[in-house]
Amino acid sequence: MKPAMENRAKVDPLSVEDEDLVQILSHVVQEVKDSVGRDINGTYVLHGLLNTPWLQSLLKVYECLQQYLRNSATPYLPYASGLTLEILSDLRALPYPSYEARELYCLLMEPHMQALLSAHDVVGLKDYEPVLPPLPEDLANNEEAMRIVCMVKNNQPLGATIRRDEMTGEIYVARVIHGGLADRSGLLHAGDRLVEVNGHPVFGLEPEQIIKILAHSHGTVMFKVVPITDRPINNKTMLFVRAMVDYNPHQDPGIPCVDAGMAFRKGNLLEIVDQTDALWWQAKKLPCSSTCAGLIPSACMLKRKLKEFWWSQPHTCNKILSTVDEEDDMMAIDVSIVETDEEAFESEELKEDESEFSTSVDGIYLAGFRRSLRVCRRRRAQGGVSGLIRPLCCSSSLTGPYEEVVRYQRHPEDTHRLIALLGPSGVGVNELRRKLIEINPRTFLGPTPHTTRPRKMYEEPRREYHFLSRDQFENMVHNNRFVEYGEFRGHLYGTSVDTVKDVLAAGKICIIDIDPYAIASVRTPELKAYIIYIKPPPLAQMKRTRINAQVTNYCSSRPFKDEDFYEIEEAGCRMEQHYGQFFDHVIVNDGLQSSCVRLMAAVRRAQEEPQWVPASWIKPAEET
Ligand SMILES: Nc1ncnc2c1ncn2[C@@H]1O[C@H](COP(=O)(O)OP(=O)(O)OP(=O)(O)O)[C@@H](O)[C@H]1O
Repeated sequence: MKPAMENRAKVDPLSVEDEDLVQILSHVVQEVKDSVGRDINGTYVLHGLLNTPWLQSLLKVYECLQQYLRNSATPYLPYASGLTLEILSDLRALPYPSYEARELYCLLMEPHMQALLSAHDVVGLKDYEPVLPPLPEDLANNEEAMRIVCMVKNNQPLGATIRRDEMTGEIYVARVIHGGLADRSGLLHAGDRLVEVNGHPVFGLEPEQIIKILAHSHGTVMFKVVPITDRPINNKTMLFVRAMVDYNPHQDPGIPCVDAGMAFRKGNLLEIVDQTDALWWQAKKLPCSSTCAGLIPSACMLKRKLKEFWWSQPHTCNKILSTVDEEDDMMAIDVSIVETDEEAFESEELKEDESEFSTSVDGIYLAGFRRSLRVCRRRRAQGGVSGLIRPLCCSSSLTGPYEEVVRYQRHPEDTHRLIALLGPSGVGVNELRRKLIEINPRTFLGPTPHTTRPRKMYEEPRREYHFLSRDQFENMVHNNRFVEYGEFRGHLYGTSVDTVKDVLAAGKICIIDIDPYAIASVRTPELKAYIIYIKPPPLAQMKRTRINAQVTNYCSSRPFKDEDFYEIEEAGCRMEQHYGQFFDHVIVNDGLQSSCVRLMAAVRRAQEEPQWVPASWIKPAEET
């Protein structure tokens, strides 16, 4: 340690500020390191301490501040305005002023120039603090520290709410809205006791009376407050959530201040900026256009409201909050049509034309477009299936009223995100999926489905279907190995998680179409599905664009009828209403070509650009 002591002795303590502290520290670290080698007690600890990044950063900050103090700008003249006045009077005294003298005179007489020089003097003399009168000497010991807050009212609200303590009659600032006028002033805080507003004592007044005083005051508003001593700290920052329900403060009698409330729709992304109140959070809607936050119920409060609402209603949720628990008639189709077509389908199925289904592009077979799989889906939606069918799951049971989300950017070496298309039957989900795969079969692929139906002569195992026994299929069902499955006419059909993973593992973008009930199976950390909703265009446009299109009705094709369009529109509305919160992207399927182009662009963005995903997909396993 001796050399270090010597080094330290050489440093003049008065000039430490001017020395390069980091340099000194590195000398000390070197000395301590040498001492560690010589095993001197305590040097390990000291060595560790001196090497800590925070100490190094602190010293760097210190040095920067010193440098700033040394190099900070100083005024060239302390009294530029005074000098200007002298010059002006000299110029005025000139009997025959030259052109330059006249120009200088005009320049210095300019109000802007005078204001600039005066500002220069104020800054130069650091003369911007108000001169406070001396404190009276006879202050009582128990005198409360008051703060006088002046705010200039513009068109914005003040951004603070007040409450009355019913026991004492005192008025308190209940809440300061994040980003509002009061918050930006930094002078008013929740818990501050209000003593006067514009000179009116407020003790014992009703909050409404105080609001009236505020409403009638123009320009500057002056508050006299006793500041809160222990301010609660909002330590939970950077929380982003996706709303899973709709909320309207104007229809919520429980909100403390309707005007401060913020309405949101399911699927909206919210940044929670303040969670100090366990019941009412403050949030901003993303993308954010306003600086001011709004009041929303906290997660536990909203859960409670949902429960209360659920019990108070005969299972309709469209007033204050709409939930998604009612979905039993989703995608229902006309039972009579199904029953009449069923027999026909039985015989037609046997006549399935190989060419219709054995589509292949570039030698790659396009699996998963078989009619029986899709028909089985319609049957399931209609509720006419039996046996193993997984019950439709309620989307609100998948998550709470808010789902925490984070920004996720897929690493180029990671497998692609699964692309799941969703839309009302007949809107063109299959057509778009087929087109995408046909255009670029080396990039996009669908998984080969599984079935328990017997293989037909022209079919090859693992090409049209993976053929399984019923036992094998049921075993997979019980092990949750299916993204979705269903039963039709005694045969089971399904898409397994493993076939999807196989496509992804082969480096391709797996593109599937799903029913709403399969949303939970694909929104998983391993598949990270990006859900694209294929939305029907407005009726007139739908009719116009489908003039030459055929609707596939189980065993036959026919032109679209008006009823088909109404059905698609209605089913689409219900799907959006119930599942809109899960849509990552929406494509209106108007023109086929343009929809396809937009779909391709959306898929590219999903793979290459940062997206909001559930935080549970990204957090380490132990945290989820
Ligand atoms: N944008 C479009 N313009 C014109 N015709 C379209 C468009 N999109 C789809 N179609 C046609 O509409 C019909 C139904 O499309 P598709 O079979 O893809 O519907 P779907 O949503 O997959 O429904 P399902 O699952 O019941 O078959 C097809 O004949 C298809 O060619």
